[in-house]
Amino acid sequence: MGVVIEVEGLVKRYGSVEALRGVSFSVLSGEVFGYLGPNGAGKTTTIRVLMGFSRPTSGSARVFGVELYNPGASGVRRRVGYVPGEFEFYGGVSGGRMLDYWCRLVGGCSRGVVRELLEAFPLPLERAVGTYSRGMKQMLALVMAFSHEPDLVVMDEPTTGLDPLARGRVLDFVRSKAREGVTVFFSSHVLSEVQRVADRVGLLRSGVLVALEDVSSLLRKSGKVVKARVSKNLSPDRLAVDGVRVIRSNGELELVVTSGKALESVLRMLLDAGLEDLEVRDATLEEVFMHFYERTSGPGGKG
Ligand SMILES: Nc1ncnc2c1ncn2[C@@H]1O[C@H](COP(=O)(O)OP(=O)(O)OP(=O)(O)O)[C@@H](O)[C@H]1O
Repeated sequence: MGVVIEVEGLVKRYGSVEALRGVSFSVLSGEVFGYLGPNGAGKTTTIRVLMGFSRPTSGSARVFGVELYNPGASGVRRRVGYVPGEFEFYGGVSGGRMLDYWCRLVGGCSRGVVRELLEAFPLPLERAVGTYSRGMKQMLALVMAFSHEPDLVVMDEPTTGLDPLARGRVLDFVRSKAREGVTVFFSSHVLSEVQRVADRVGLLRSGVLVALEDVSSLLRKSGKVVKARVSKNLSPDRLAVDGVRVIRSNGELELVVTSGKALESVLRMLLDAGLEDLEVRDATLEEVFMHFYERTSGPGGKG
């Protein structure tokens, strides 16, 4: 599989703010890559550098082997679709004209592809974009990003402002495009969506990548969540053996258990303490995320 995105030792400073502090990762052809992190972690900064809107302080971010801020990169730029986190359209222009204008700008779109996109994301194309709701504008941005059949689509929080039905359609669409070989890089705060659609995730904290992993192996390594109710008193100190993290111990017990041996001793302790109710399940990406960030102090804070 070819490398589509290659980020190496990326540093970006804004005055005294170090938004990215040496980030490195790569994304392979056909992958769906979820880029996660709390507010201010540096996700948008990474995306802006990737798209060539902002130059790195040091390090590099290459897309199909080139840095997009280079004037000579326009050929590669045409292979990339982009959904920004914040956008403004010319309000007086209809959605249809906007789409036509866009297609001319990127050197043409296939009618069939645009039709398929508008079936997935129906829009009142005859209406002025200024009258569109937040979600409709988001859908127009998505249609535009995919309309010229790019090989890579970069999206900054693409489901913001969409209702659950539209979100589901976006996720299904992303997966279907990935099956066709399109590479997708997207940032998100909605972890259940990332879990559903991404092959791999990068977790960013204060400008540093703290995890880079297949979603399935990240979840496997993150262990089981055990919820239990016992009739006797069981102190959290006794439960906190190697491989066990006590999340909650008032009333219902909630633990994260990361080894088979630890699970065995936890179950034994629960049985001895008069087990009344038990649930054991895989950790969700949300729980993994909380574990990575729970000691983070405020937006972009250092954990
Ligand atoms: N143009 C700028 N000038 C100064 N500081 C900036 C600029 N852009 C971003 N920053 C700072 O860089 C850091 C990373 O911001 P960034 O927008 O990349 O975070 P993010 O992970 O996308 O956050 P969010 O989830 O809130 O969108 C923050 O401390 C932010 O204040």
